[in-house]
Amino acid sequence: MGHVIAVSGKGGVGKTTLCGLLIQYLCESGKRPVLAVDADANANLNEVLGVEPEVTLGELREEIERAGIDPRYQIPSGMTKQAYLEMRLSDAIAEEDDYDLMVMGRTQGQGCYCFVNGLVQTQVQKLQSHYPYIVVDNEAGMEHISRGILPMMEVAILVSDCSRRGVQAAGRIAKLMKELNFKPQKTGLIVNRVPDGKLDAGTLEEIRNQGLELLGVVPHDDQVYQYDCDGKPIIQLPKDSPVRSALGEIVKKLGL
Ligand SMILES: Nc1ncnc2c1ncn2[C@@H]1O[C@H](COP(=O)(O)OP(=O)(O)OP(=O)(O)O)[C@@H](O)[C@H]1O
Repeated sequence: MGHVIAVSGKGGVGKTTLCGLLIQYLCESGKRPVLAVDADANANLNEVLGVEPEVTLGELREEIERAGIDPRYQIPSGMTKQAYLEMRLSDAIAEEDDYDLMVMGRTQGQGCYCFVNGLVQTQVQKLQSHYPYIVVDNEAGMEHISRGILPMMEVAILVSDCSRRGVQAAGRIAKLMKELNFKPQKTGLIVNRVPDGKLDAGTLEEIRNQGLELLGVVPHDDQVYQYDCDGKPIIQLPKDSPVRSALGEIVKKLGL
């Protein structure tokens, strides 16, 4: 059974960036194929990886909901909606050489995410035996946790920037996971975008206050930001980039 690694944290702290680099690290260490799961309704893991999925799970739901109402969406005659969904699910997985990508996406308007969130969970469960590693990029905040995201996760990586608020948000996620009886084998914090790679005393104190285990720090790197601004996939960063090296050290220590 593949190891499920889930990445969570406050908005904008670098979850997707680190997920992309984690997927790259695992593939380069021969742990392929990795299943990359973008479980953020506002998906952008595909940009970090430089892949365009044919269809997201959210779009599939729309197709099925609108079949028979909107002439653009047709289900082959004699096929149930469920059978059609099963058939189309493989189209929601973009296949690359070393990894595959599945994107949750969103439903139109203000629709609830329970259905697509449930689809992510059942798909991960179904596919777990096909991939040695499954890396899930979660949306910001806590809602995905209360929706019961991935009870099968083994490693919960919380990401924060140096701010106390970021660390507190990570601490709240860890507490909620405990309350909901999620029991990953490992839960720990990566502090990202750290100036010169050195944490200051205030951030360290907050990490202790929150009872979080510090897995490691990833430095702030202008090149990451520049790649983002230029629309270049982060996984094209040079091998000796400080961010790639720092993340690689953390993953090695985690024994993944
Ligand atoms: N180590 C780093 N050094 C410099 N910039 C970084 C670093 N990590 C991430 N960034 C930049 O920070 C911004 C936010 O990163 P990212 O999109 O990965 O965060 P996120 O937590 O996934 O965001 P969201 O909550 O919106 O999904 C991006 O512009 C990214 O390029």
